[in-house]
Amino acid sequence: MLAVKISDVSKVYGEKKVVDGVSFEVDSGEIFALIGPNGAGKTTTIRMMMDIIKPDSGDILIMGQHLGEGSKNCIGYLPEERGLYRKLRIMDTIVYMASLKGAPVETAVARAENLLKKFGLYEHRYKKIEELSKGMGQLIQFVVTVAHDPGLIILDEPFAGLDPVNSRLLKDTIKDLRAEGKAIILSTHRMNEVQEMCDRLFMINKGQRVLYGALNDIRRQFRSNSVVVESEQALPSLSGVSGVESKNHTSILKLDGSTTPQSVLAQLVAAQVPVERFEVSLPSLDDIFVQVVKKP
Ligand SMILES: Nc1ncnc2c1ncn2[C@@H]1O[C@H](COP(=O)(O)OP(=O)(O)OP(=O)(O)O)[C@@H](O)[C@H]1O
Repeated sequence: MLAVKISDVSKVYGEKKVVDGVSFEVDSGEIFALIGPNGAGKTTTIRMMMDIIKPDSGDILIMGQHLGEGSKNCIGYLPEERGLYRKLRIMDTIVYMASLKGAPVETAVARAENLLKKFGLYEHRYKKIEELSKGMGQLIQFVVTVAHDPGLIILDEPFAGLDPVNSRLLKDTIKDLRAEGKAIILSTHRMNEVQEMCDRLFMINKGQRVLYGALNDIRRQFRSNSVVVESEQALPSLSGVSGVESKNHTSILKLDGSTTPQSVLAQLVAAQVPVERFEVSLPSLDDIFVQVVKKP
């Protein structure tokens, strides 16, 4: 099912079109990254999906519905600016927030208890939020975000401030939610996390779309003609290779325009070089991000 369908959406502040004719779709059962440099229009786009601000033009459908109370209840939103009532107890907060979203108390409690156990926070469930550390508070806010069982989950920098163990726990939980069929939108500046977790992405720059599609297709689209070779033995001179960068038994070979990775591999085999790794190298999303943003 299409969880989000955004068609030609624009938003103007003063003279500036901060979101400019943006269209994208997010499917149930996928992790979708919404990325872009500071001030690109990500938060504005999310706020329009949440019906917090109205677009000046264009159309937004959430779970097939136009924006309204119904669509809002289908969404779990973890904003970048966190904030829970510090004096309230954890379980009371979870139940109260889920009831605002129209969820049955038993469903919310059952889901929340499961997650609290996963995060090792179950024993703290009757504590006040103010008694928790910042990272623990953040995990609680994630539980609050998903306790009402939303079909669409929007997470803005969910890993900021988490230690590596909790980060891993949260990543696994997000992947479990994908397996349950939830649509997940992840907005983050950490490209390694996007690369690790996301199926597809949308990159916005100056309010406009600059990248949209499957992560692997985008990486292939930006691939330079080079291969990575790992070998204990020094590499012989190879025809069709215009440059070699070597470090710790690993070499990046830049190939001439017409040379294929297969022809390089064939030469290595013919020369009986013991190859431990041979890989057509793909650029990291971090490199692609910088390249796209720098483009004049
Ligand atoms: N309420 C507002 N009034 C006027 N301009 C705004 C308002 N909110 C956002 N903007 C402008 O809209 C542009 C996009 O902002 P937005 O917060 O959507 O960017 P972002 O991609 O989320 O950035 P960041 O990665 O820094 O969070 C920026 O130029 C910002 O100054």
